[in-house]
Amino acid sequence: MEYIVIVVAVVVVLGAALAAFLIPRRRRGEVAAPPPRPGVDYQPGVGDDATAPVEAPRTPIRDVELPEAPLAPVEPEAPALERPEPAAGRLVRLRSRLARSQSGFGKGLLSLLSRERLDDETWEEIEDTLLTADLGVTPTQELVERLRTRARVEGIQDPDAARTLLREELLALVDPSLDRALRTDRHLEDGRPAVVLVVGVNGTGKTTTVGKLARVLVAEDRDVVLGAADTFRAAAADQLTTWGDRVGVVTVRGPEGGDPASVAFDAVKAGIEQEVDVVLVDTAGRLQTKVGLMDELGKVKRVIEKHGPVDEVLLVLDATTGQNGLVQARVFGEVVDVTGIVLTKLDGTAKGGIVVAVQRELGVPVKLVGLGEGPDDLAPFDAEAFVDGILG
Ligand SMILES: Nc1nc2c(ncn2[C@@H]2O[C@H](COP(=O)(O)OP(=O)(O)OP(=O)(O)O)[C@@H](O)[C@H]2O)c(=O)[nH]1
Repeated sequence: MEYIVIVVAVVVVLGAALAAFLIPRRRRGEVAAPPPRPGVDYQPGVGDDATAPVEAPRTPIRDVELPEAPLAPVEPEAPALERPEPAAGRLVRLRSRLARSQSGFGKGLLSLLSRERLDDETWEEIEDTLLTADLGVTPTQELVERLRTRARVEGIQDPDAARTLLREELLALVDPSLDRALRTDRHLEDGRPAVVLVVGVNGTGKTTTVGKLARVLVAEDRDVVLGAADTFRAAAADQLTTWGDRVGVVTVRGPEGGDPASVAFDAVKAGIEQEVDVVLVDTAGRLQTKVGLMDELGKVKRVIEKHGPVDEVLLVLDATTGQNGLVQARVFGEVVDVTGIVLTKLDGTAKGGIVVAVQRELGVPVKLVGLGEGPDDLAPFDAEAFVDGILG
Protein backbone atom coordinates (compact mmCIF):
# COMPACT_ATOMS: atom_id res chain seq x y z
CA MET A 1 0.00 0.00 0.00
CA GLU A 2 2.73 2.32 0.98
CA TYR A 3 4.43 1.50 -2.28
CA ILE A 4 1.36 2.52 -4.34
CA VAL A 5 1.14 5.89 -2.54
CA ILE A 6 4.75 6.66 -3.39
CA VAL A 7 4.24 5.75 -7.07
CA VAL A 8 1.11 7.95 -7.28
CA ALA A 9 2.95 10.88 -5.67
CA VAL A 10 5.88 10.55 -8.10
CA VAL A 11 3.46 10.44 -11.08
CA VAL A 12 1.64 13.57 -9.84
CA VAL A 13 4.93 15.48 -9.31
CA LEU A 14 6.28 14.48 -12.76
CA GLY A 15 2.97 15.44 -14.40
CA ALA A 16 3.02 18.86 -12.75
CA ALA A 17 6.66 19.43 -13.80
CA LEU A 18 5.87 18.42 -17.41
CA ALA A 19 2.90 20.81 -17.51
CA ALA A 20 5.04 23.71 -16.12
CA PHE A 21 7.61 23.06 -18.82
CA LEU A 22 5.20 22.76 -21.77
CA ILE A 23 2.69 25.60 -21.20
CA PRO A 24 5.16 28.60 -21.24
CA ARG A 25 6.92 27.16 -24.30
CA ARG A 26 3.71 27.05 -26.20
CA ARG A 27 2.93 30.63 -25.14
CA ARG A 28 6.39 31.83 -26.25
CA GLY A 29 5.89 30.20 -29.63
CA GLU A 30 2.67 32.15 -30.32
CA VAL A 31 3.09 34.73 -33.22
CA ALA A 32 1.45 38.07 -32.27
CA ALA A 33 -0.82 39.51 -34.91
CA PRO A 34 0.90 42.59 -36.58
CA PRO A 35 -0.54 46.00 -35.53
CA PRO A 36 -2.72 47.76 -38.09
CA ARG A 37 -0.59 49.99 -40.33
CA PRO A 38 -1.46 53.64 -40.99
CA GLY A 39 -1.79 54.36 -44.65
CA VAL A 40 -2.29 50.64 -45.43
CA ASP A 41 -4.86 49.25 -43.03
CA TYR A 42 -6.52 52.51 -42.17
CA GLN A 43 -6.47 56.24 -43.01
CA PRO A 44 -3.59 57.86 -40.96
CA GLY A 45 -4.62 60.33 -38.28
CA VAL A 46 -3.03 62.62 -35.67
CA GLY A 47 0.05 60.97 -34.07
CA ASP A 48 0.51 58.37 -36.84
CA ASP A 49 3.80 58.07 -38.66
CA ALA A 50 3.85 60.53 -41.53
CA THR A 51 6.08 58.53 -43.85
CA ALA A 52 4.39 56.12 -46.11
CA PRO A 53 5.28 52.51 -45.23
CA VAL A 54 7.05 50.46 -47.87
CA GLU A 55 3.88 48.57 -48.50
CA ALA A 56 2.13 51.79 -49.54
CA PRO A 57 1.22 51.99 -53.21
CA ARG A 58 4.18 53.49 -55.14
CA THR A 59 3.98 56.68 -57.25
CA PRO A 60 4.36 55.57 -60.85
CA ILE A 61 7.34 56.86 -62.87
CA ARG A 62 6.31 59.61 -65.24
CA ASP A 63 8.12 61.03 -68.24
CA VAL A 64 9.02 64.70 -67.85
CA GLU A 65 9.49 66.93 -70.88
CA LEU A 66 12.87 68.72 -70.82
CA PRO A 67 13.15 72.27 -72.23
CA GLU A 68 14.63 72.28 -75.71
CA ALA A 69 17.43 74.86 -75.20
CA PRO A 70 19.49 75.11 -71.99
CA LEU A 71 18.52 78.11 -69.87
CA ALA A 72 20.72 81.24 -70.33
CA PRO A 73 23.08 81.86 -67.39
CA VAL A 74 21.66 84.48 -65.02
CA GLU A 75 23.76 87.68 -65.16
CA PRO A 76 24.49 89.16 -61.70
CA GLU A 77 22.50 92.37 -61.42
CA ALA A 78 24.62 95.56 -61.63
CA PRO A 79 24.29 97.60 -58.43
CA ALA A 80 21.77 100.39 -58.88
CA LEU A 81 23.36 103.78 -59.44
CA GLU A 82 22.82 106.33 -56.74
CA ARG A 83 20.95 109.52 -57.44
CA PRO A 84 22.94 112.29 -55.74
CA GLU A 85 21.17 115.17 -54.11
CA PRO A 86 21.00 118.36 -56.24
CA ALA A 87 23.66 120.90 -55.25
CA ALA A 88 21.39 123.94 -55.12
CA GLY A 89 20.42 124.89 -51.58
CA ARG A 90 22.68 122.30 -49.98
CA LEU A 91 24.29 124.83 -47.66
CA VAL A 92 20.83 125.71 -46.41
CA ARG A 93 20.28 122.01 -45.61
CA LEU A 94 23.66 121.82 -43.91
CA ARG A 95 23.24 125.14 -42.08
CA SER A 96 22.21 123.50 -38.84
CA ARG A 97 25.46 121.51 -38.90
CA LEU A 98 27.39 124.71 -39.47
CA ALA A 99 25.44 126.47 -36.73
CA ARG A 100 26.18 123.62 -34.30
CA SER A 101 29.91 123.76 -34.92
CA GLN A 102 30.15 127.56 -34.92
CA SER A 103 27.69 128.18 -32.08
CA GLY A 104 30.41 129.24 -29.61
CA PHE A 105 31.73 131.82 -32.04
CA GLY A 106 28.39 133.29 -33.18
CA LYS A 107 26.53 133.21 -29.87
CA GLY A 108 29.56 134.57 -28.00
CA LEU A 109 29.80 137.56 -30.32
CA LEU A 110 26.08 138.27 -30.15
CA SER A 111 25.94 138.22 -26.37
CA LEU A 112 28.97 140.50 -26.11
CA LEU A 113 27.52 142.99 -28.59
CA SER A 114 24.17 142.95 -26.79
CA ARG A 115 25.67 144.11 -23.49
CA GLU A 116 24.29 147.35 -22.10
CA ARG A 117 27.68 148.94 -21.86
CA LEU A 118 30.19 148.30 -24.63
CA ASP A 119 33.35 149.26 -22.75
CA ASP A 120 36.97 148.64 -23.79
CA GLU A 121 37.00 145.34 -21.99
CA THR A 122 33.99 144.13 -24.00
CA TRP A 123 35.61 145.19 -27.26
CA GLU A 124 38.72 143.28 -26.28
CA GLU A 125 36.62 140.20 -25.62
CA ILE A 126 34.99 140.60 -29.04
CA GLU A 127 38.45 140.84 -30.59
CA ASP A 128 39.62 137.69 -28.78
CA THR A 129 36.54 135.78 -29.92
CA LEU A 130 37.22 136.70 -33.54
CA LEU A 131 40.89 135.78 -33.30
CA THR A 132 40.04 132.44 -31.68
CA ALA A 133 37.73 131.72 -34.62
CA ASP A 134 40.72 132.13 -36.96
CA LEU A 135 39.48 135.28 -38.64
CA GLY A 136 43.03 136.59 -38.77
CA VAL A 137 44.57 139.69 -37.25
CA THR A 138 43.87 142.27 -39.97
CA PRO A 139 40.25 141.25 -40.67
CA THR A 140 39.62 141.15 -36.90
CA GLN A 141 40.92 144.68 -36.39
CA GLU A 142 38.91 145.94 -39.36
CA LEU A 143 35.73 144.30 -38.12
CA VAL A 144 36.08 145.56 -34.56
CA GLU A 145 36.72 149.06 -35.86
CA ARG A 146 33.61 149.03 -38.03
CA LEU A 147 31.44 147.60 -35.27
CA ARG A 148 32.70 150.21 -32.80
CA THR A 149 31.98 153.04 -35.19
CA ARG A 150 28.51 151.83 -36.05
CA ALA A 151 27.65 151.08 -32.43
CA ARG A 152 28.65 154.63 -31.51
CA VAL A 153 26.83 156.27 -34.43
CA GLU A 154 23.73 154.10 -34.74
CA GLY A 155 23.54 152.65 -31.22
CA ILE A 156 22.60 149.05 -30.45
CA GLN A 157 19.21 149.08 -28.73
CA ASP A 158 18.50 145.38 -28.44
CA PRO A 159 19.81 141.91 -29.34
CA ASP A 160 18.03 142.05 -32.72
CA ALA A 161 19.88 145.23 -33.61
CA ALA A 162 23.16 143.59 -32.50
CA ARG A 163 22.42 140.63 -34.74
CA THR A 164 21.57 142.79 -37.78
CA LEU A 165 24.73 144.83 -37.34
CA LEU A 166 26.98 141.81 -36.92
CA ARG A 167 25.37 140.00 -39.84
CA GLU A 168 25.95 142.93 -42.19
CA GLU A 169 29.57 143.36 -41.16
CA LEU A 170 30.45 139.64 -41.27
CA LEU A 171 28.81 139.35 -44.68
CA ALA A 172 30.88 142.27 -45.98
CA LEU A 173 34.04 140.49 -44.80
CA VAL A 174 33.08 137.16 -46.38
CA ASP A 175 32.29 139.15 -49.54
CA PRO A 176 29.17 137.97 -51.37
CA SER A 177 30.37 139.70 -54.55
CA LEU A 178 33.15 137.15 -55.22
CA ASP A 179 32.59 134.84 -58.18
CA ARG A 180 32.32 131.40 -56.61
CA ALA A 181 31.04 129.54 -59.65
CA LEU A 182 33.03 126.42 -60.56
CA ARG A 183 34.29 126.49 -64.12
CA THR A 184 32.99 123.12 -65.19
CA ASP A 185 31.52 123.91 -68.61
CA ARG A 186 32.77 122.08 -71.66
CA HIS A 187 34.76 124.31 -74.04
CA LEU A 188 32.44 125.04 -76.90
CA GLU A 189 35.17 126.21 -79.29
CA ASP A 190 37.07 122.90 -79.39
CA GLY A 191 34.75 120.51 -77.50
CA ARG A 192 37.33 119.93 -74.76
CA PRO A 193 36.06 119.03 -71.30
CA ALA A 194 36.64 121.40 -68.41
CA VAL A 195 39.56 120.19 -66.28
CA VAL A 196 39.59 120.53 -62.50
CA LEU A 197 42.80 119.74 -60.62
CA VAL A 198 42.45 119.06 -56.89
CA VAL A 199 45.51 119.67 -54.68
CA GLY A 200 46.44 119.92 -51.00
CA VAL A 201 48.40 118.37 -48.15
CA ASN A 202 47.84 114.82 -46.87
CA GLY A 203 44.54 113.95 -45.30
CA THR A 204 42.74 117.22 -45.93
CA GLY A 205 40.00 115.39 -47.81
CA LYS A 206 41.05 115.68 -51.48
CA THR A 207 39.90 112.25 -52.62
CA THR A 208 36.66 112.56 -50.69
CA THR A 209 36.12 116.01 -52.21
CA VAL A 210 36.70 114.73 -55.76
CA GLY A 211 34.18 111.94 -55.10
CA LYS A 212 31.62 114.33 -53.64
CA LEU A 213 32.18 116.85 -56.43
CA ALA A 214 31.58 114.14 -59.03
CA ARG A 215 28.19 113.61 -57.38
CA VAL A 216 27.41 117.34 -57.49
CA LEU A 217 28.16 117.33 -61.23
CA VAL A 218 26.23 114.12 -61.91
CA ALA A 219 23.26 115.67 -60.10
CA GLU A 220 23.52 118.49 -62.66
CA ASP A 221 23.47 115.92 -65.49
CA ARG A 222 27.11 116.46 -66.43
CA ASP A 223 29.26 113.68 -67.86
CA VAL A 224 32.37 113.22 -65.75
CA VAL A 225 35.68 111.30 -65.88
CA LEU A 226 37.86 110.95 -62.79
CA GLY A 227 41.66 110.81 -62.86
CA ALA A 228 43.35 109.03 -59.94
CA ALA A 229 46.71 110.78 -60.10
CA ASP A 230 47.40 109.90 -56.46
CA THR A 231 49.70 107.03 -57.36
CA PHE A 232 51.47 107.00 -53.98
CA ARG A 233 48.59 105.51 -52.08
CA ALA A 234 47.03 102.52 -53.88
CA ALA A 235 43.98 102.83 -51.64
CA ALA A 236 43.37 106.36 -52.94
CA ALA A 237 42.73 105.07 -56.48
CA ASP A 238 40.45 102.33 -55.11
CA GLN A 239 38.64 104.89 -52.97
CA LEU A 240 38.13 107.18 -55.98
CA THR A 241 36.98 104.31 -58.21
CA THR A 242 34.37 103.38 -55.60
CA TRP A 243 33.09 106.96 -55.51
CA GLY A 244 32.86 106.95 -59.32
CA ASP A 245 31.19 103.53 -59.56
CA ARG A 246 28.41 104.63 -57.24
CA VAL A 247 27.26 107.25 -59.73
CA GLY A 248 28.34 105.56 -62.98
CA VAL A 249 31.48 107.65 -63.52
CA VAL A 250 34.65 106.13 -65.05
CA THR A 251 37.97 106.46 -63.17
CA VAL A 252 41.27 106.47 -65.09
CA ARG A 253 44.09 105.06 -62.97
CA GLY A 254 47.69 103.99 -63.43
CA PRO A 255 50.08 101.54 -61.80
CA GLU A 256 50.88 102.07 -58.12
CA GLY A 257 53.95 104.28 -57.82
CA GLY A 258 53.57 105.30 -61.50
CA ASP A 259 53.99 108.80 -62.87
CA PRO A 260 51.07 110.93 -61.63
CA ALA A 261 51.47 113.36 -64.54
CA SER A 262 50.96 110.54 -67.02
CA VAL A 263 47.78 109.36 -65.25
CA ALA A 264 46.46 112.93 -65.24
CA PHE A 265 47.30 113.26 -68.96
CA ASP A 266 45.53 109.96 -69.76
CA ALA A 267 42.47 110.98 -67.75
CA VAL A 268 42.08 114.20 -69.72
CA LYS A 269 42.70 112.29 -72.97
CA ALA A 270 39.94 109.83 -72.02
CA GLY A 271 37.67 112.76 -71.19
CA ILE A 272 38.29 114.29 -74.64
CA GLU A 273 37.71 110.96 -76.41
CA GLN A 274 34.56 110.22 -74.44
CA GLU A 275 33.34 113.79 -74.98
CA VAL A 276 32.52 114.34 -71.34
CA ASP A 277 31.86 117.72 -69.74
CA VAL A 278 34.36 117.61 -66.89
CA VAL A 279 37.53 115.75 -65.89
CA LEU A 280 38.33 115.84 -62.17
CA VAL A 281 41.93 114.99 -61.31
CA ASP A 282 42.83 113.89 -57.76
CA THR A 283 46.47 114.29 -56.71
CA ALA A 284 48.54 112.82 -53.91
CA GLY A 285 48.76 114.74 -50.66
CA ARG A 286 52.03 116.59 -50.30
CA LEU A 287 53.49 118.78 -47.63
CA GLN A 288 54.11 122.28 -48.80
CA THR A 289 57.63 122.00 -47.36
CA LYS A 290 58.68 119.13 -49.67
CA VAL A 291 60.22 120.90 -52.62
CA GLY A 292 60.49 117.77 -54.82
CA LEU A 293 56.81 116.94 -54.37
CA MET A 294 55.72 120.49 -54.99
CA ASP A 295 57.77 120.50 -58.23
CA GLU A 296 56.05 117.29 -59.21
CA LEU A 297 52.68 118.98 -58.75
CA GLY A 298 53.78 121.77 -61.08
CA LYS A 299 54.70 119.07 -63.61
CA VAL A 300 51.28 117.39 -63.31
CA LYS A 301 49.65 120.68 -64.22
CA ARG A 302 52.04 121.41 -67.11
CA VAL A 303 51.55 117.94 -68.59
CA ILE A 304 47.74 118.22 -68.41
CA GLU A 305 48.04 121.58 -70.16
CA LYS A 306 49.40 119.86 -73.27
CA HIS A 307 45.69 119.22 -73.91
CA GLY A 308 44.73 122.82 -73.07
CA PRO A 309 44.54 125.08 -70.00
CA VAL A 310 43.35 123.73 -66.66
CA ASP A 311 40.05 125.42 -65.77
CA GLU A 312 40.11 125.12 -61.99
CA VAL A 313 42.80 124.36 -59.46
CA LEU A 314 41.02 123.67 -56.19
CA LEU A 315 43.09 123.78 -53.02
CA VAL A 316 41.59 121.59 -50.33
CA LEU A 317 42.21 122.90 -46.81
CA ASP A 318 41.20 121.21 -43.58
CA ALA A 319 39.39 123.91 -41.55
CA THR A 320 40.43 122.24 -38.29
CA THR A 321 44.11 122.97 -38.93
CA GLY A 322 43.54 126.73 -38.61
CA GLN A 323 46.42 129.05 -39.32
CA ASN A 324 48.55 126.23 -40.73
CA GLY A 325 46.10 126.19 -43.64
CA LEU A 326 47.15 129.72 -44.52
CA VAL A 327 50.79 128.70 -44.86
CA GLN A 328 49.74 125.82 -47.13
CA ALA A 329 47.59 128.17 -49.17
CA ARG A 330 50.50 130.52 -49.75
CA VAL A 331 52.94 127.83 -50.94
CA PHE A 332 50.45 125.92 -53.12
CA GLY A 333 49.33 129.21 -54.62
CA GLU A 334 52.90 129.89 -55.75
CA VAL A 335 53.23 126.51 -57.48
CA VAL A 336 49.89 125.98 -59.19
CA ASP A 337 47.80 129.18 -59.41
CA VAL A 338 44.93 128.18 -57.18
CA THR A 339 41.54 129.34 -58.50
CA GLY A 340 39.30 128.22 -55.64
CA ILE A 341 39.39 126.88 -52.11
CA VAL A 342 37.54 123.91 -50.68
CA LEU A 343 37.30 124.13 -46.90
CA THR A 344 36.64 120.67 -45.50
CA LYS A 345 35.66 119.53 -42.00
CA LEU A 346 33.92 122.79 -41.11
CA ASP A 347 31.51 120.56 -39.19
CA GLY A 348 34.31 119.71 -36.78
CA THR A 349 35.61 123.12 -35.80
CA ALA A 350 34.38 126.43 -34.43
CA LYS A 351 37.00 128.27 -36.48
CA GLY A 352 34.74 129.42 -39.31
CA GLY A 353 36.71 132.68 -39.50
CA ILE A 354 39.24 130.77 -41.61
CA VAL A 355 36.97 131.40 -44.63
CA VAL A 356 37.78 135.10 -44.48
CA ALA A 357 41.42 134.61 -43.58
CA VAL A 358 42.17 132.23 -46.42
CA GLN A 359 40.34 134.29 -49.04
CA ARG A 360 42.45 137.26 -47.99
CA GLU A 361 45.66 135.25 -47.99
CA LEU A 362 45.20 133.84 -51.48
CA GLY A 363 42.92 136.41 -53.03
CA VAL A 364 40.70 133.59 -54.31
CA PRO A 365 37.23 132.64 -53.09
CA VAL A 366 36.12 129.68 -51.04
CA LYS A 367 34.00 127.80 -53.57
CA LEU A 368 32.98 124.68 -51.68
CA VAL A 369 32.70 123.64 -48.05
CA GLY A 370 32.72 120.16 -46.53
CA LEU A 371 30.31 119.73 -43.65
CA GLY A 372 30.45 116.01 -42.96
CA GLU A 373 31.53 112.60 -44.14
CA GLY A 374 28.29 111.78 -45.97
CA PRO A 375 28.46 111.55 -49.78
CA ASP A 376 26.36 114.69 -50.25
CA ASP A 377 27.90 116.74 -47.44
CA LEU A 378 29.82 119.03 -49.78
CA ALA A 379 28.08 122.30 -50.52
CA PRO A 380 28.71 125.18 -52.92
CA PHE A 381 29.70 128.06 -50.67
CA ASP A 382 27.05 130.71 -50.16
CA ALA A 383 28.09 133.79 -48.16
CA GLU A 384 24.65 134.56 -46.70
CA ALA A 385 23.86 130.99 -45.67
CA PHE A 386 27.33 130.79 -44.15
CA VAL A 387 26.96 133.95 -42.04
CA ASP A 388 23.46 132.93 -40.96
CA GLY A 389 24.90 129.54 -39.95
CA ILE A 390 27.55 131.25 -37.84
CA LEU A 391 24.98 133.42 -36.09
CA GLY A 392 22.72 130.42 -35.47
N1 LIG B 1 33.91 115.47 -40.78
C1 LIG B 1 34.36 115.60 -42.02
N2 LIG B 1 35.26 114.72 -42.49
C2 LIG B 1 35.71 114.86 -43.76
C3 LIG B 1 35.26 115.92 -44.58
N3 LIG B 1 35.91 115.82 -45.78
C4 LIG B 1 36.72 114.73 -45.70
N4 LIG B 1 36.61 114.14 -44.48
C5 LIG B 1 37.32 112.96 -43.97
O1 LIG B 1 38.71 113.19 -43.99
C6 LIG B 1 39.41 111.97 -44.13
C7 LIG B 1 40.52 112.12 -45.17
O2 LIG B 1 39.92 112.24 -46.43
P1 LIG B 1 40.65 111.82 -47.79
O3 LIG B 1 39.75 112.24 -48.89
O4 LIG B 1 41.11 110.43 -47.78
O5 LIG B 1 41.92 112.77 -47.73
P2 LIG B 1 43.07 112.99 -48.82
O6 LIG B 1 43.41 114.42 -48.77
O7 LIG B 1 42.68 112.44 -50.13
O8 LIG B 1 44.22 112.12 -48.18
P3 LIG B 1 45.68 111.76 -48.85
O9 LIG B 1 45.40 111.02 -50.11
O10 LIG B 1 46.33 110.94 -47.80
O11 LIG B 1 46.37 113.03 -49.06
C8 LIG B 1 38.35 110.93 -44.47
O12 LIG B 1 38.07 110.19 -43.32
C9 LIG B 1 37.15 111.76 -44.88
O13 LIG B 1 35.92 111.11 -44.63
C10 LIG B 1 34.31 116.86 -44.04
O14 LIG B 1 33.89 117.83 -44.66
N5 LIG B 1 33.89 116.63 -42.75
